Amino acid sequence: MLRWLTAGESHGPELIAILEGLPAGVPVSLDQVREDLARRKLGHGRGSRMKFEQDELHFSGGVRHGSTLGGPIALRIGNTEWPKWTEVMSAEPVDLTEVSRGRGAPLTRPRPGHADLVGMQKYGFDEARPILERASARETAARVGLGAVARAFLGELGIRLVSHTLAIETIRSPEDAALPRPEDVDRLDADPVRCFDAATSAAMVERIDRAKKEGDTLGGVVEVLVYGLPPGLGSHVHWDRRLDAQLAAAIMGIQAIKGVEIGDGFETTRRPGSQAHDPLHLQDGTIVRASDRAGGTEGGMSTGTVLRVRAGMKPIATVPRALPTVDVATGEQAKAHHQRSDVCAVPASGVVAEAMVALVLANAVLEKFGGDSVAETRRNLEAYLAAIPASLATGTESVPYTPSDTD
Ligand SMILES: Cc1cc2nc3c(=O)[nH]c(=O)nc-3n(C[C@H](O)[C@H](O)[C@H](O)COP(=O)(O)O)c2cc1C
Ligand SMILES: C=C(O[C@@H]1CC(C(=O)O)=C[C@@H](OP(=O)(O)O)[C@H]1O)C(=O)O
Repeated sequence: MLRWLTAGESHGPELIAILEGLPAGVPVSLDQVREDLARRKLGHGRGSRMKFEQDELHFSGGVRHGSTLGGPIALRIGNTEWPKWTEVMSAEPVDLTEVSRGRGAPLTRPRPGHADLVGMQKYGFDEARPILERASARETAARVGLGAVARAFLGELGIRLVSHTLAIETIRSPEDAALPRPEDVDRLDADPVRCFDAATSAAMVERIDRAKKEGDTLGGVVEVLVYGLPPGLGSHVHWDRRLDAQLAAAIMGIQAIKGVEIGDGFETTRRPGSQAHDPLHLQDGTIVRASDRAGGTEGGMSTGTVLRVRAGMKPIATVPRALPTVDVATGEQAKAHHQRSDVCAVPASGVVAEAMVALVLANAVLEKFGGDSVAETRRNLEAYLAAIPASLATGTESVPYTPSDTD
């Protein structure tokens, strides 16, 4: 079983992330992880913090000479902005009158839509700083770091991921647009909103610029695609062993994600059964699916075709044209606190979703195939695939079906 944990605050000295249970022999480099951390900062609409803050990356354990050792992998992501926050975020007690000016001023005007108010109620604080520090999506840098390692493991087994932006607010890629493949990652990363359709991308950029001008924020939808999965990850036998359930939980665990779809998701509910599923037919003696509506899972198990998971992100809660709130220090009506924020972080959330999907899939692979070394996992995977009888073997890509007169 793969386990992972993160720690650290948004304006603290560093984030710490641990991944336990990954086999030995996975090639991992700092550059690979750095690349994914840089991709997480991408996207038109990100705030100023993404430009001046740098991630300082170190492996503190589990990796030697560019390869995993089989022990817990520990990542440290230092925050170059820390010197500005040493007093406000000091682990040692400090003179409160000294810090309660400027950056350290008590945040008593909670932002609707953020964790501020309910966090203060639950944890017993009279201002929002101790809550927002951990609620902040800065923490997703740690998850993306671990996701890069999980992705390296999956890559050794021929499993490859790619994510892209499907929608920003109401601006949406055409439904019949081609799906990106893993080799399209550089093209996607070069796009200002990580959208695969150039005309939609331009409209998205325009919409974000307008929102910024109007002091508003935007949400949207991202999609993660996974190529090369074997059939049979996850299980139908128990709710928490279903792969779709595990993916949904992991994606919903990302800050501001409010909806998850597998395959055509809610659209499927608007179709009759005759047009909602992926019919099976034979192609050169192998069973293939005629379409990809299900998005690569049936019965809570991967089908061996492309996995397609979508995440819907709400608009950023720190709206520059601040929302009405109550100042909990004075009991008076007020405007929510706002210093700076992202206008739109949808492109970045695609990279985070990719990391979460990679972690869930790495766990599912290890659950099914085990292995203390990646070579052992690969042997077990290959033996499993070889043991599937020819009469049950399925193709990895869908092939449209043309019914004949005898159907
Ligand atoms: C990549 C990313 C960047 C985010 N940036 C901001 C931001 O700049 N300002 C903000 O208020 N919320 C931002 N959020 C969303 C908040 O973290 C989130 O709304 C908050 O933690 C409350 O959780 P909830 O939205 O799931 O209820 C971001 C989320 C992600 C995934
Ligand atoms: C720091 C990151 O995102 C932050 C996530 C975030 C939030 O409330 O979630 C609020 C913003 O931070 P601040 O309030 O300090 O401007 C974002 O910049 C990051 O993604 O690395």
